[in-house]
Amino acid sequence: MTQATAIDPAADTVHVPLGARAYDVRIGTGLIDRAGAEIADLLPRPRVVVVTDATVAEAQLPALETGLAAAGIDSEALVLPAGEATKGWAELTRTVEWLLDRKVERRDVVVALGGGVIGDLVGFAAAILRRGVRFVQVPTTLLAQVDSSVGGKTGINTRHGKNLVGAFHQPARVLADIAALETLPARDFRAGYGEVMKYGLLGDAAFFEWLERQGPALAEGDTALRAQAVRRSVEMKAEIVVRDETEQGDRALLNLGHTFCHALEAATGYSDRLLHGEGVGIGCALAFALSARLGLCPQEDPSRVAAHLSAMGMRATLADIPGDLPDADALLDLMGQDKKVVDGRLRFVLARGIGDAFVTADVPREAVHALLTEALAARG
Ligand SMILES: O=C(O)C(=O)C[C@@H](O)[C@H](O)[C@H](O)COP(=O)(O)O
Repeated sequence: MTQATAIDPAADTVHVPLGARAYDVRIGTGLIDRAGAEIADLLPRPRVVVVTDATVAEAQLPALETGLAAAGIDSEALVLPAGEATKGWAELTRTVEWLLDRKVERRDVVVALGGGVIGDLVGFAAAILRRGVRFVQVPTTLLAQVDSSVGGKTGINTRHGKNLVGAFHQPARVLADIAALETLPARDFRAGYGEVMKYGLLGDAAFFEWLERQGPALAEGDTALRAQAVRRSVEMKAEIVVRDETEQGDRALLNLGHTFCHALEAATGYSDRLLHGEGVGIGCALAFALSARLGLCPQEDPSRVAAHLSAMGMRATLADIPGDLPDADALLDLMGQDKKVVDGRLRFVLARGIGDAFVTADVPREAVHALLTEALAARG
């Protein structure tokens, strides 16, 4: 694997070669403004429906509508409430019924304009509508650009946990407009960075070193660096998804940090107390701490992960999560809903070192319990 390289800021393409489900991820600035030209070849008739949330509608919907109209494409939009609570049964039903009211046909294209919540929800609605309509992801957050918009994992949360109902449904195209990140609040940008860092940690040590050098400038707003980081992340995700589209093996590597993260998100009620990407950052730190305790990776690696999180101004430990948290047993219980569980046994993504992650079921419960107990005690 190679570290991030400079790309054409106007637009670059990562192709995801999945046979009949192959698609392009376009990465660059101004893609929303020229969205009509970017997707016209996918449309059987000059009409799309757009689903977005209230926050993104304010910042990006007028530009998208203008960009579509410039290519002669009519559009109509459904605006959902912003926030993780939208990713549930109620808004899924509302979205599907709205799409049916608009008589969206099988060959039509539904556009998901927003972050991970909108992309996952709308992708799932598209997967089940008339047993599958096409959709285009227009991710407007860093998290969605580097992770959730690519690879076809769609779904919703239930009271039992995160992403527990869903389908693999690949988008027909992804337009990752780097300019959209300019309107992203700093906290959301940093949360998305948790997923960027994850790629270096799981499979590309040189990329992680590049992030250690360039991360702060990237967070400050350097567009070229942002585009490079998005491109390398998407490239890595595409490589893994192509090897294992439905997560029978290697794809679980993309879940680095997520076993801890999903339990922490459930424990904090999917609220503003902990954003998904913040949980991924903390989860990666815990996964490296666990790897070091089990003698799998060098002792200095967890410190390097923690140092990078704090250099980026990100949450790094359980002590950084406000409010009460349940005890170690309850957190382990929440991990029991993880999709990587086989025969009731938890599987973790651990590491032999930075850039070298692997999946294992060989993790003593006591080791995880001790790690969590200590991390909880450090909250004071
Ligand atoms: O695409 C994947 O595969 C991932 O695991 C990427 C994750 O970063 C992402 O958060 C995903 O939605 C989590 O999937 P889940 O299967 O653990 O719900």
